[in-house]
Amino acid sequence: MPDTSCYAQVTVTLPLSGPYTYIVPDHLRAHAAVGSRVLVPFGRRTVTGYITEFAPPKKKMRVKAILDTLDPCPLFTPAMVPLFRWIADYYMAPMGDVIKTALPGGLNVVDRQVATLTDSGKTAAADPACPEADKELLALLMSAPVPLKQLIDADPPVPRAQIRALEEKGWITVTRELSTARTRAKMETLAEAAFGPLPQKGVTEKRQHLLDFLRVHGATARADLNRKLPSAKSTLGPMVEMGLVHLFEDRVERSPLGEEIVPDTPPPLTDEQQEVVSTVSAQLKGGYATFLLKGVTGSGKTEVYMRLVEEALAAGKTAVVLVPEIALIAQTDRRFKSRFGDRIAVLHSGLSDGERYDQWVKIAEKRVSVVIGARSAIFAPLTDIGLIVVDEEHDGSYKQESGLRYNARDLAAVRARMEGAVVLLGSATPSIQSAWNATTGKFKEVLLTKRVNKKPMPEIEVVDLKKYKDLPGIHTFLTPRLVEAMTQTLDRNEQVLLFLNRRGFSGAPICAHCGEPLKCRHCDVSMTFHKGVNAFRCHICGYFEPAKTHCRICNGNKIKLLGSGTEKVEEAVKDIFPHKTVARMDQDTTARRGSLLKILKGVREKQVDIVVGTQMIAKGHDFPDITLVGVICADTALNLPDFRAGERTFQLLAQVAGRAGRGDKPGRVILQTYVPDHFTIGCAVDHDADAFYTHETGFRRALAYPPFTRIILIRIADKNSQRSRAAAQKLSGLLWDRRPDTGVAIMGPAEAPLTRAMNRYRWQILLKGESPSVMKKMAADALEAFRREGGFSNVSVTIDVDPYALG
Ligand SMILES: Nc1ncnc2c1ncn2[C@@H]1O[C@H](COP(=O)(O)OP(=O)(O)OP(=O)(O)O)[C@@H](O)[C@H]1O
Ligand SMILES: [Zn+2]
Repeated sequence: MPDTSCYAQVTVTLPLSGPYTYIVPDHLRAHAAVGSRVLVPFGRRTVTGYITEFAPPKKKMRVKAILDTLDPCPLFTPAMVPLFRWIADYYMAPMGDVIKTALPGGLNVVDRQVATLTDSGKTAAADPACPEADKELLALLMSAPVPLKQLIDADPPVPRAQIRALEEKGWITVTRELSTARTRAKMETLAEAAFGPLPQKGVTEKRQHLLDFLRVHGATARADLNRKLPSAKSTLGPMVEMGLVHLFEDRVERSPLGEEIVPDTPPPLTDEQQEVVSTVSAQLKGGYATFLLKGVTGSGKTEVYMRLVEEALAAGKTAVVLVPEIALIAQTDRRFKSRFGDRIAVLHSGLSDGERYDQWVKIAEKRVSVVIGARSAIFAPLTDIGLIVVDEEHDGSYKQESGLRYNARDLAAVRARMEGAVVLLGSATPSIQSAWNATTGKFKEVLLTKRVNKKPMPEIEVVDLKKYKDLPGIHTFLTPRLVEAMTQTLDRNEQVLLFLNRRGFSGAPICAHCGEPLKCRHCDVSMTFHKGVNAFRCHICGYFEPAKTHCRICNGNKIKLLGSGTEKVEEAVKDIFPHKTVARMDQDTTARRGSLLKILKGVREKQVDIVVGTQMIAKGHDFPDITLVGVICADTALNLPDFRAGERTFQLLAQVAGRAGRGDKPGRVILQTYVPDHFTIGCAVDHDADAFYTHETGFRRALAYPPFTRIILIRIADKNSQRSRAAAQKLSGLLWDRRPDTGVAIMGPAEAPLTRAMNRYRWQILLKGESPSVMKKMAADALEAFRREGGFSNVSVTIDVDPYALG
């Protein structure tokens, strides 16, 4: 029988089908396993790939050998291969893309082409007869070789034909080299005290210090040693020579910033918590099931998660805890670390590539048994998963909105089913989808109906903003009612949270002369004025214009800053309460590493009196001294052209209201809105999630929207508006040809709500039906025909299965 282990099936991270067969050379046998990252020759190139299986080629063929393995251990488990296959099929994506999305960033080693100037090129550049265009290109290469991609992507681009022509003339050479961006384990030199008796001679006091230090702290990286014990710089060398200290190379871990952790003692559970823990933990031995934990804000869901994680660990299993926002990971991470110490790894976008890689390897090497992280942590390479918790399961950030558009909450159930684990979805405001799954019995429902502190839910007072719209300046958004409540709260030395889901200073700048909005040059949206950087910014593409700008329509130079964002609120609050400390928490103030932790710490330790923030602060946080929550404008998202606008608004309001009164003191909420009679606002004010659910499901059923149907959104985008429209119509026609007998509804093509983004004109087609597989087949067939059509080769078409946002 032939030895199959010498053939590996390798999926390369290029948008191709595959996998491809390679031979595992003898010297790599010990390192090659399913999940190993390897370097392979591919055509004329060298690329990264992953071993997904050991099997000989299907037919007789010449097979190349793997060049190298790249990591100390495999980066995913064999059990994850079927998960990747499921994702590739469900989201209609190449396997290579799936693996690339699943693994931490920065792992791809792909070679690239670089152009280098030759000696005759140098001579040519100095020749007056050399054509101007060629001279320019040669000048670019004068100081160093340049990647070809950089030349082709330049503005204006260098034509490929020109590059080829210069190569033929011998003025430049084009070669391949491995890209330098590669994340691997970090190696460092460590110092360690040697065993054996001390010689009497030559051991000065400083040298004795060094020995003592190393005996106490064990092996220490040289860089750390120099920092902690400055004299080591001079003593280390001689000590090594004397054989008293020896140096060796080893892997070191890059560990993320964190706070000092104080261990906690678990509190006795409330009766409700106990019941939930018992019900779910009984299932830990029974294999796959999904539970939906509906627990009002402040009911102690996190404590329930911790107990269940403990149960899973006690049963010899591992656990994953998904948290939506990176702002929340800091808090959850801290609470879990207090309980579980260093048995935890964290994964989120706030880590550097190196740190994330080290966390990943730590998980893969089974050195931790709990993983806390944002959506991509659903791909953590744990074995023996017993429990997957999805906190705030309704949250939109579980859906990845670029590249592979997966939903981590949905994948939690898929992975758990494959690996026999239990899923616990938790929320005070479950998604309509999950609540419906509980209604139909697909999920099991567990409840926490009361707050841990036994206090009632905070009282919500509605303020009608229409009544204040003619007040001067800041009082249109900081109404007298709100200011009064703030004063009372601050006088009692308690904290205030103000919520507005819009960052920047002004979100609606308009020309004071002609009244036209100031829009982005590349996108069909208003610019936002940011006072902090004194400039206008586009929140879609990042385009930036200095404060001194002109109206594009009438060239007027006076721009009125209408519409308020968190920066404007912050400024107004500082004006009214000059002696209070105000912190702002939004994407702009938390971009710098460590700044988020600092703000949260300030609020927790009461150095901050008033915190102004976007949705970042609206959910999940537990600050016992916040007793007043002010919602600056409740209806910012209510009228978006999206069938989930009501659902999202209700969830956000209920969540932010839930931040008030979590400690011993009762909380209150002032909710400002232009539509006080809107049903969604009314449900939020009454804390009535059930009423909202009943109303919303009625509406969804009537209009045949999810959860009663499934949706696939096809997005078409192109730089040319005519071509974009024509492509959308063509594709739509191809879909209609395939529609008969499928029962699938085709809506559109229509211009996307955001008609232009990053200079691309956007169209969309919506498929609605009962069966995703029928719709996907239709879409795939139509797309294939569309690609064969010709004329649209550069038009971008993306398919979003179960879209979250329809924009
Ligand atoms: N059994 C208990 N005894 C005492 N305190 C508890 C208990 N369970 C939880 N707590 C505390 O109650 C507070 C609220 O709990 P937690 O933050 O877990 O609520 P939550 O349900 O997650 O709320 P939200 O949905 O608003 O995020 C926390 O400070 C937590 O430490
Ligand atoms: Zn833009």
